[in-house]
Amino acid sequence: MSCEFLDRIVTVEQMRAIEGRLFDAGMPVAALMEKVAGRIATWLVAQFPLQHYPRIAVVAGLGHNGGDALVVARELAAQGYRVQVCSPAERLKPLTADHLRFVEYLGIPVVKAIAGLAPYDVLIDGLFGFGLERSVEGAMADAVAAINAAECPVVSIDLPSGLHTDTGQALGIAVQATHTLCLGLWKRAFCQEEALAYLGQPHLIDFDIPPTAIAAVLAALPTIRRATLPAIRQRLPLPRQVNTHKYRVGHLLVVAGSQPYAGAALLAALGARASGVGMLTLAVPESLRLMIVAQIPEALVLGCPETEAGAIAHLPDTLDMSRYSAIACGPGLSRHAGGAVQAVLQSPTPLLLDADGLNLLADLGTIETLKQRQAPTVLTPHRGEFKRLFPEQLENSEDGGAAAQQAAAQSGAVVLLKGACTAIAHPNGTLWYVPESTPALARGGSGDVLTGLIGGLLAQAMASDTNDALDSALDAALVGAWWHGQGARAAARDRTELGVDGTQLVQYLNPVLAQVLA
Ligand SMILES: NC(=O)C1=CN([C@@H]2O[C@H](COP(=O)(O)OP(=O)(O)OC[C@H]3O[C@@H](n4cnc5c(N)ncnc54)[C@H](O)[C@@H]3O)[C@@H](O)[C@H]2O)[C@@H](O)CC1
Ligand SMILES: [K+]
Repeated sequence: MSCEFLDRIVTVEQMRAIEGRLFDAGMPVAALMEKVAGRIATWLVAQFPLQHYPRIAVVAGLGHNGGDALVVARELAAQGYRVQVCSPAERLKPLTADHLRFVEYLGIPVVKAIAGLAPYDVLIDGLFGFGLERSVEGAMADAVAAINAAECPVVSIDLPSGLHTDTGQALGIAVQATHTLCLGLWKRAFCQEEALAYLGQPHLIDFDIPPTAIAAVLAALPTIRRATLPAIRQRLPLPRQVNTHKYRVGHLLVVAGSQPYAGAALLAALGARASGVGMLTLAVPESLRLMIVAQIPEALVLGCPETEAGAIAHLPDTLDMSRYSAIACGPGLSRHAGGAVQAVLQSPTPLLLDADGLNLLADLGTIETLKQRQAPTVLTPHRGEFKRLFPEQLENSEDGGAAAQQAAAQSGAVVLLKGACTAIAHPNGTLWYVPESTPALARGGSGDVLTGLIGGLLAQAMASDTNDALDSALDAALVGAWWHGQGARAAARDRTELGVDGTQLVQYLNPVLAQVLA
């Protein structure tokens, strides 16, 4: 398949519509099942070689997910694996029933309950796919519970059985897979936070869906995509023009810090430094100025008048904000720096607001006025900050992506909702997910690094770009979130999930990018 659609995310309704087009155009259902199951079997043989994993158990349900599983069982048996099948369901769909009959004809053992299986090295879960429509109960729930008690790798076909394809919620009970092989196109469940504990490592099994079929179903809808390396590569400020100079690769102003939260300003500055931005200026309370200069010698550091609590009372009168390519405002400001936030909101400069910048924005109650800004605004809340800014959006659903889309439409800003699967929405409805993250980031300071990193990318994009400014702002947020996640994963690999504090994270940002791009 042409790569352009491989990162699209679809609902069950859209997947059925796409599949329906293939069938209408003449692709036999049984032939498609053969093709898909052949790709699954190839993946399994590569991942679980015969000499190390000779015994395979396959659990097959009544629908076409079960049909896929039975074709996989047949193919693995043909390659020499010792395969056995568990078929706990009644009233199989005709194609699935035919495959079960043929598997029995081949002499592959078939049992009704998982307890009846002989020992196995890998378990394949083909109980339910995207056809699941109600809560899993009775014998099916028992089968799921037995799968979850298995002490070997569990590979789910299409989805962990029991997960709803769109919401990612477990309907009653769901398989906790070690690997999930998503078929054809990413389903929405793969980007829902609730589903992450069930999915294990997700992999896409491409089965050459014609791009025309996908385009016909998705063309009129807002684009929803998963961040993948090819998309990120196109959006990185690399390679630089050979004859560029520091004023052409962005000048970022970071407005951050207060006496109680001095480190937040430093971490944001370190994140900005890693972004490669050409020039970096920091506006901090006067009492933090020398500390920042000592740590970031290349930055220009402006000391601001302070409140009694050590917050920025107001920005220096001489500060001309229109000189900067972008402003990143918020980390460590405390709740006493409302004047600074008001000033950056009124500036004509592209702006990222985070942390206390968002809390102060919520205090000001001016979400709607963001639409009047001349330049793009990027908001980077975590769930708590998001709920303060957009109290209605997360009320009825836990779907972070949909909430971010609504918030972006309401505010006219790019909204990046941080989480285990960060969602980034453009006011026009375009939505990206960054699913590669790590719980190592659940730690104070991670967000400050992200603010600086995205701020630096935003400044570079604004200094160089001829694209639409709001599109470029979304790209900066996307690249920053992806890069931050990759850095944290690399740090966690070397140092465990407990060893990724903000300063460590910063150390990994540039090396990981070099590694991933190589
Ligand atoms: N996406 C595609 O284009 C393709 C899909 N295929 C497979 O087909 C699957 C979808 O097949 P189906 O539509 O047959 O659906 P499933 O195989 O997911 O099974 C759903 C069946 O179980 C019943 N059911 C739903 N919820 C139940 C519950 N809680 N308890 C008991 N029964 C329940 C439904 O009535 C339906 O018959 C995909 O997940 C995938 O594995 C592949 O074979 C071919 C290509
Ligand atoms: K499944």
